[in-house]
Amino acid sequence: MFKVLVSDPISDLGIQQLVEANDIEVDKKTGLSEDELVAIIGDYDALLVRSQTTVTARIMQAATKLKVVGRAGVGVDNIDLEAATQSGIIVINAPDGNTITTCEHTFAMMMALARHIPQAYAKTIGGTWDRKSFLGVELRNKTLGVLGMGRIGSEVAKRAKAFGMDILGYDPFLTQERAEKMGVKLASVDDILQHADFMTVHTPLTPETKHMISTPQFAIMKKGMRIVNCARGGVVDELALVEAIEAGIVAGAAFDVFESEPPQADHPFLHNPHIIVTPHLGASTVEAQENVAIDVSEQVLHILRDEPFKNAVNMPPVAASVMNKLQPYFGLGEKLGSFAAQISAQAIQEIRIDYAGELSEVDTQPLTRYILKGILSRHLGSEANIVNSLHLAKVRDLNVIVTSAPSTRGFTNLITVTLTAQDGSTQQVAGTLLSGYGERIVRINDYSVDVLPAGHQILVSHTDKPGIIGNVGSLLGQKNVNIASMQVGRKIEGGEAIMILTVDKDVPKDVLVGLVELPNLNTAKVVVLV
Ligand SMILES: NC(=O)C1=CN([C@@H]2O[C@H](COP(=O)(O)OP(=O)(O)OC[C@H]3O[C@@H](n4cnc5c(N)ncnc54)[C@H](O)[C@@H]3O)[C@@H](O)[C@H]2O)C=CC1
Ligand SMILES: O=C(O)C(=O)COP(=O)(O)O
Repeated sequence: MFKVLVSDPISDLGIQQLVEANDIEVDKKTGLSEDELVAIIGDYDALLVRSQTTVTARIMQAATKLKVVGRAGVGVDNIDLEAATQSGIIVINAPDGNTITTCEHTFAMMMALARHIPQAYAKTIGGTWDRKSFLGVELRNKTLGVLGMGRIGSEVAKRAKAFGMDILGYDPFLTQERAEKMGVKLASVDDILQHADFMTVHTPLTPETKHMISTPQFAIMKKGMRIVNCARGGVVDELALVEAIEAGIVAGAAFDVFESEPPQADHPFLHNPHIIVTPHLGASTVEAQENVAIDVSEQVLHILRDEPFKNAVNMPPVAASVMNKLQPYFGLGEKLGSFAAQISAQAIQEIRIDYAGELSEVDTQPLTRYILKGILSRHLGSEANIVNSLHLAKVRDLNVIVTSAPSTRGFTNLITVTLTAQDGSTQQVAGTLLSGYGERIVRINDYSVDVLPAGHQILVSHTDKPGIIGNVGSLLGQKNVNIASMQVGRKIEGGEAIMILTVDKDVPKDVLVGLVELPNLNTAKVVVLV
């Protein structure tokens, strides 16, 4: 049974699939402090949040069972991604579900700003019929500058065209071609500052975007500009904005987000007649809340059930077509890594992974994560997973080399894992996925083999002499260890050889000791592949 904690108000309809799942138990506890979360998070396999819960490194460290933090929305700036990656916790978001809703809120804010709706409303319900103080402006024929032309920014631009606005767009990823297709003029930030009548920001808050609109930008800004921020507090410098309004540079501003939320009672925005505000309502519609909760619940279910998932924030995105090709290799890759690590007696210094055949045609990074997980879990156990395996290898100064080549010594696909120890010794295991037959280990060091990578195995190195197979068989028989299959590989008659036995159960230590005491037997190692 998996336990899921929902710590922010998330749509009931959206999380219905979690509530109804037989293997899931959902607890809803909103408004918890960091200490309260630290105290209970150890019980949970998944945490679902919006923007109120700050998921700190302390919470991640206490979250010994946590596999996933699901953000029912876009922005993950309330989640310590670095700490999540270090703890091997997958962070996913629901990037598409609230795009239109937030775009519409941006428009609501822009129109309310142009027509002073909140101020006029307050005065009217206060009993004053004031038709003189609220002379507005039209959007038609005005220039709108859009900073950040991602999902929301693009939708805003589309709708602004219907209002007869000219649109200047800036985004580091916006190409001339895409801008033209959307009917947007590709612009620099300075172009927007100097020419726009309205400006709306739709970027995430990053070190680069923090205060990207501040005193120097206000200094060159077109006089009378109106600014909307439904993205993240801090993209526009709040104090500099208030100064720019006082200096007559900015005519008005509409903000849904704040540098610190909720803002203090004496926050200057709350007492300025030219600034209108909403309490981070951009994503708050019935439709968006259902969409994001459905999306995130679906992915959380996949992750808990060990099924393929999407929208991981702390892992690079992988195209579905690539994922479909790689998926069948994940189990094999992890087992090859695990096998190689289990036969390595020394501390590993270098990991080399060679992909060949059809695997050379795809981006294999996700598969590399599985192989590294297999290698690292020998010593780190369940601490290593596909989220943190690259990170764990890096912090342990392991040199990871990955190569790709089309040729495969006759296989359609081949994965070769080579571990080099500090003393320069190497252990190599190669495997393939045989169409119709499944996973096979086809090489162990210099020996060609054909072994199913599963269960309990004993890898023996010996000198190729008559009687050795009988001796090994007798000893295992005496110790009640049943042999399911056995293979022998040698390079030349009478030379070095290996034997790989699949047995039905755990191999007791004294069996290994007994094996290496047999004549002509050099080493015996146990490998367990689950
Ligand atoms: N007020 C609210 O309730 C909501 C706020 N948001 C916020 O809105 C923002 C945008 O969301 P989406 O459009 O879904 O994200 P997105 O990822 O689709 O778009 C963000 C765009 O910003 C661009 N960008 C990054 N750095 C930039 C820079 N220095 N200058 C210009 N552009 C830059 C990116 O290239 C990207 O295209 C996010 O911060 C998100 O958290 C989203 C939903 C609801
Ligand atoms: O999705 C986002 O980035 C948002 O800012 C929405 O936040 P919320 O889920 O409404 O707390």
